[in-house]
Amino acid sequence: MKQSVFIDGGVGTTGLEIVERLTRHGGFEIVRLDEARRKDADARKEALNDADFVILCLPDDAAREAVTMIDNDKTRVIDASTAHRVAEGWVYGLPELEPDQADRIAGASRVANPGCYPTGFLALVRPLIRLGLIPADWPLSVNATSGYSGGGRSMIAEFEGEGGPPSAFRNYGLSLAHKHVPEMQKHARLEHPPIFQPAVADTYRGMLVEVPLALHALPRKPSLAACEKALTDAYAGSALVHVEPSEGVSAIMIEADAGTDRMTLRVFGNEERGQARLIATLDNLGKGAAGAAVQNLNLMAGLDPATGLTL
Ligand SMILES: NC(=O)C1=CN([C@@H]2O[C@H](COP(=O)(O)OP(=O)(O)OC[C@H]3O[C@@H](n4cnc5c(N)ncnc54)[C@H](OP(=O)(O)O)[C@@H]3O)[C@@H](O)[C@H]2O)C=CC1
Ligand SMILES: CC(=O)N[C@@H](CCC(=O)OP(=O)(O)O)C(=O)O
Repeated sequence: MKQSVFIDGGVGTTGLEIVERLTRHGGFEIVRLDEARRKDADARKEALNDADFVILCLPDDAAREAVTMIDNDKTRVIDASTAHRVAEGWVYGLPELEPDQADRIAGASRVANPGCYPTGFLALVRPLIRLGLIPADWPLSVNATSGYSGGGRSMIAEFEGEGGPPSAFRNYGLSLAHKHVPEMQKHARLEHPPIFQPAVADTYRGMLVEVPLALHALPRKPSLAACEKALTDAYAGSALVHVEPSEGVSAIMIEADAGTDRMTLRVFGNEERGQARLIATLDNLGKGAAGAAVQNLNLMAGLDPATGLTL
């Protein structure tokens, strides 16, 4: 008999993307509540406790509430929201983060799916911090642009509404208090929060995440090749994260990995000037959300992590 997966918030932007991947996957029984019952507390409580796995695709408060409704030891949870990403007792669902992270996810009963921006940021910097090429007290910054589906149904309505898109490109997070900063700092193991400069573009899906680095100022003055090698070695066995050469590439498009569940990392820069631009591309709804949730579900169920995903 197939194991069951209840998708709470299954008609939202992320929920629908997960259903699409799991339908292609075919290995699980997908449980969703119909329109009349999808916000009914009793119906949700029953579904949350009946399922082998639950994927929460809800706003943060509703995700916290859903976890409190689970009163058995069997149901295993993947939370796609921000609610538990730095919480005690939860395993951070970025399997590529550390050499043992995939095993930790595989054995966990509570997994917090990472934010889309932190997925790119952490993949770019964590190997360099682990090797000591970037010190833990380094003042990092991260510039990133998302497709507008990153803002869920309300932002999709804003960009696709009658008046047309509000802007081709706009920045936000200007008070430097974006909800993704705590997980970036904690899981990169940085002493200070990075300066996070997000933006949203008039394209449905896709994401560019960029970390500028003054190599000449770093204590070990790593070369561009040393940075690229650190990333290549870190993701050598990964099905979803790839390091591509930068030679001959003069621009990176936000759409580069849109429509897939993969993430591509590149190291650009100017050796003479001792400056680097580390760049990740992903789909905010793919490796940034639904693809990551299905990857974690596969790991927890003991399956090949890429089953049902588009690479
Ligand atoms: N979009 C993205 O790229 C990413 C999103 N996430 C996270 O995933 C989660 C879902 O986001 P997203 O799919 O974009 O959001 P959406 O707004 O598109 O979907 C959220 C869904 O949850 C439903 N919902 C809200 N409250 C309740 C409740 N109490 N009980 C049951 N259902 C409820 C909503 O219904 P209704 O609309 O009727 O209120 C809606 O269908 C969020 O926490 C988000 O931060 C994570 C990574 C990336
Ligand atoms: C474009 C846009 O608005 N993006 C959202 C992040 C989407 C996302 O990743 O949400 P989670 O925190 O659940 O991961 C934002 O910046 O708040």
